[in-house]
Parts: sequence; C-alpha cells; structure tokens
Amino acid sequence: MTLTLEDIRLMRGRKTVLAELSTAPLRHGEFVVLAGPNGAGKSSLLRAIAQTLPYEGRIALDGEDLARMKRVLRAGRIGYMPQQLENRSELTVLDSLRVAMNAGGTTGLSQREQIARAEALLIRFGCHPLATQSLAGLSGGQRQSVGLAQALARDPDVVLLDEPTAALDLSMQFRMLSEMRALAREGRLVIAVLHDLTQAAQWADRLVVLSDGRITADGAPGAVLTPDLLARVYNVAARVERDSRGETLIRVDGPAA
Ligand SMILES: Nc1ncnc2c1ncn2[C@@H]1O[C@H](COP(=O)(O)OP(=O)(O)OP(=O)(O)O)[C@@H](O)[C@H]1O
Repeated sequence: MTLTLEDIRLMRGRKTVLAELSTAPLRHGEFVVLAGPNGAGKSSLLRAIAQTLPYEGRIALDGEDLARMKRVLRAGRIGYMPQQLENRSELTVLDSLRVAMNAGGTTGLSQREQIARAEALLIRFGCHPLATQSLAGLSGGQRQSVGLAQALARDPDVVLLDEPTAALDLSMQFRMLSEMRALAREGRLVIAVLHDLTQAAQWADRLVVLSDGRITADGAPGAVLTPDLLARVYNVAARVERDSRGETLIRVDGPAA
C-alpha cells in the first residue's frame, strides 16, 4: 500500500498554505513524522489527506485518487485524529467508538462485534477503565488516548495523527509512540505530526519537514536533522548530538546568528 501526494496546492481564505507539494511514495509499514514550524501547514496537509479540506492536485492510495473514492471505502482505509478533539460530548467513551466506527457508512459488523472491537481498542490503548465515562469528563491526556482508539475504529490502512502526544505525560507519551510504531509494524502507514524532534529521531522511520507549505527535507531522521536544517527551518542555533547508544539528541542554544 502506498500513498502518493502530487502537486498539492491548498488555500485557506486567500492564503496559499501548501504550494506544489509532492512526496516520494509513503509506504505501509512506515512510521512517518511530519514536523515543521508553527503555521507551516502540517495540520492542513493531514486534513487534505483525510479529505476534510479542499485542495488541488492528487492524493492517491495504491494509485486510486482519494477524492474520487467512495466515502464508505475511504472511511475504512483512512483514520484521522485531529489536533482539537471533541470534548463536550456526553457520549460514553465506548459509544463514541461505535459512532466513530459507523461514521462514513456501515461497517457490516453486528452490534456485538462492534462492541467487542471497541473494547479491544480500549484495552489496547489503556482506556478500558474509562469505557462508561462521558467524553466530557475526561482529562486532556485521557481524551487523546481515546482519540487514537477512535481513529483506529474502522481498522484503517493509513493512520493520521495530529500532535498525538501533546497532552500526554512521559509514560503515556512512551506508550503512544510505541503503539504508533507497532501500528506501522503491523503493516499500516502511520503519519503523525510531532514537534519534539528528539522524539521523532528516536521513533520515526522517516521524517518529513514542512516549511512555508513546502517539503524542505524528507528522509531518515538521523540524516535529515542537521544544524543547518534547524537554522534554516526553525531559525535556531542548535547542536545535533549522538548519545552513547547512537541516538540523536537536539540541543537548542538560542536564535540563529
Ligand atoms: N481556519 C483557518 N482559516 C484561515 N487560515 C487558517 C485556518 N487555520 C489555519 N490557517 C492558516 O493556515 C496556515 C497553516 O496552518 P496549519 O494549522 O496547517 O499549520 P501547522 O503547521 O499545523 O501549525 P501548528 O504547528 O501551529 O499547529 C497558517 O498560516 C494558518 O494561519
């Protein structure tokens, strides 16, 4: 399974947010981190892939144009967790998963199968004790874990996650990142927006850096992350170090000279 982005142009209001953006194919089994400065267009790009923002150009899954794919098929292939999660709902966590499962069209699963599937997801992401609580009563971190379960409700091939670790404590970040890698190893394509580049280097197979609506770098994190790139993209003077295990650490010393 491959996802290709060809010549994507996306406007928000009168502003060009993404311009002539193309990538080498993104492949199943890859955990891809999308990084870049605030306002670079990362969320807009995820939303274009999820088909929730209009764009020009072509986004294709296994050669099939996503914009032309039937909604029910697309909903089964792409799971999306937005940056801003709905948290005022009085739905219980378990029911919210069933709603997510049926969004976009029927799954063909019986009610009992849907509940079993929802419970399995809640167990996997450590939220089973929350099953009967309302979404409105969850903490930010709990809501984020449930959000990941919701994105996986239809067992999609492509999982799009917008800042999935932003509200999580250290232990939950580790769990979430391990799960993202595991989802990729199961054969899915996982694309997550992360700001923490040390974390991206530790976990991702591939790092795509967006700047001013264009891809500035794309490759293995260890190769992409250089002081020069960090100065150009983030305008910071930074050191890129390797620890005793050979893992990449980013140290920011201040604004670029
Ligand atoms: N609802 C909106 N209406 C108009 N412009 C918007 C809207 N949302 C975002 N934008 C603009 O689109 C551009 C890209 O925003 P986007 O949210 O995709 O960036 P981002 O890289 O995800 O940023 P961040 O890291 O801050 O979340 C920004 O210039 C932003 O001002």
